Amino acid sequence: MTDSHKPTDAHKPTDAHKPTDAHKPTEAPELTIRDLTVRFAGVTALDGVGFTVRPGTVHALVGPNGAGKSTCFNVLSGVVRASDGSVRLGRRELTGLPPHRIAALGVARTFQNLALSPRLDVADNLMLGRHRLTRTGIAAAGLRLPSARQEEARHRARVREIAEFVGIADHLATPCGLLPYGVRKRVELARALCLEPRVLLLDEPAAGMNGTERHALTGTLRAARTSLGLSILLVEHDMGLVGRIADEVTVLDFGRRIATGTPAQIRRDPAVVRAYLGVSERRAG
Ligand SMILES: Nc1ncnc2c1ncn2[C@@H]1O[C@H](COP(=O)(O)OP(=O)(O)OP(=O)(O)O)[C@@H](O)[C@H]1O
Repeated sequence: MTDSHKPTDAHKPTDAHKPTDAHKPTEAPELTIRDLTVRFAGVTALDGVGFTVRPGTVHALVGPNGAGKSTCFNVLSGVVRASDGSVRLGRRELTGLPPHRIAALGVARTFQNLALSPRLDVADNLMLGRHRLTRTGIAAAGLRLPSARQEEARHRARVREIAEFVGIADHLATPCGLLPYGVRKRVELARALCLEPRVLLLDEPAAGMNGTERHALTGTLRAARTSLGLSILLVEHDMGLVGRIADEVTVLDFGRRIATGTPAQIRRDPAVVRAYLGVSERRAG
């Protein structure tokens, strides 16, 4: 890691990210998953799964490989259709809505594999994240009308605030493809925040990061919850990080929910211990 990529004090969330009047946090609605079932040809990836992400909390979804975590995320973000069950944001039913409608309701997600445009610089990647908030039409933007210019300037200012919050402001002019993996993961997080979401779905946000980067990420996610008033649902294999940041944890195994509780309760839960032991026994055997 070069010095320019070391998380520095500048990467600590600063006052700059504090919500301005235009971005005051609103209480996130409850995200309620009930009896969710997803069948692919011959495979039941999710089997009657239910849990609730309470407003303003961090909820982790964990489980051995193939447990159904990504499938659950794909249903929540509209990429995969549920065979049965429901997902509600407050009173609003999300199942059956396409991804852009779900995003418009304030549910933003990041992907396990980065989904950034490598040739665009960080600022432009983040501007893409603000697309749904853009009011001026394409024609006005194309003609460079004053209203479009003012709106763009407002969005660019907010992009800078979010970049400072996530600790990537030094990289705004760099094409994403040239950045180290750990920084790109942060850009992806920033892009999701650019949607001004009320619920953030993070798919393995710490994957590929070193210890220092993970530590900095923990601080950023805590600050996102507190100062932006977000609910966060994250899939993460790093149980240390889950223990530090999650208020509640839901554990899946073979498509079923086997436990929900605080990180301390989950660590002692016999069904969870069995599920993880089963994995290490399968690996050893
Ligand atoms: N598009 C698909 N078609 C068929 N089977 C699928 C599809 N997507 C997932 N599956 C299967 O569904 C099950 C759950 O997979 P999923 O990727 O949701 O698990 P996961 O918990 O996210 O695993 P990992 O930790 O390895 O990412 C697996 O048996 C997987 O092979």
